[in-house]
Amino acid sequence: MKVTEGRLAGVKLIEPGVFKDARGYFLESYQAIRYAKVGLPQVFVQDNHSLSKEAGVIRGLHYQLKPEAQSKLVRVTAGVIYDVVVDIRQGSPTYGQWEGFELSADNKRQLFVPTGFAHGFCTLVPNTEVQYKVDRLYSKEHDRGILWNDPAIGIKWPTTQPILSDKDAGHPVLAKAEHNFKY
Ligand SMILES: Cc1cn([C@H]2C[C@H](O)[C@@H](COP(=O)(O)OP(=O)(O)O[C@H]3O[C@H](C)C(=O)[C@H](O)[C@H]3O)O2)c(=O)[nH]c1=O
Repeated sequence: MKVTEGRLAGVKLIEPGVFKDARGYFLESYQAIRYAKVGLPQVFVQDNHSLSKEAGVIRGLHYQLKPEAQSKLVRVTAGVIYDVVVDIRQGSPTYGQWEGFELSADNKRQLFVPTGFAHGFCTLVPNTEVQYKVDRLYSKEHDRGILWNDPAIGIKWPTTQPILSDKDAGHPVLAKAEHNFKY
């Protein structure tokens, strides 16, 4: 397993070991002891799975307020995404900064998104499936969003005309977003 630290403190890109043979491959997509040793001691309590039928779907930018703030372990099991995190930890030296990673079923990369980050992705091919573990249960009441194209963040998405949910089209910009992450 290879772990690369993100530019934004706490974000990790994980490349699991892959066992290939004539049949195909096998990998352990999560293993509590191994992942704790590389800085993921979280007890994940929920697995999520989304399918996006078209390329150019953007889901995000989402996070949950404390005390239901989630850390996430994201991977792609079909297709390709451009996966983005935004530092929203008040007082962080990289507050409001973003970082993007290409995750795909082929590269088998996983992204660890700590609490204190908004998360979103853009699909790059049709029928992309994203699966991710979270360490706090979904809480609609604590679910918050930031506008995907907030000019103050300036994310360079692969598309300027994404397919969005009505919810994602109406999020506030970071300056107005309600969050309470004390860095
Ligand atoms: C997140 C979530 C949603 N839902 C229900 C609520 C809605 O009725 C429906 C679709 O939810 P939403 O439009 O928020 O789904 P996404 O846009 O894929 O949201 C996700 O997108 C970005 C990439 C994230 O990082 C978040 O984990 C998550 O918010 O599923 C649940 O029942 N449980 C859940 O954990």
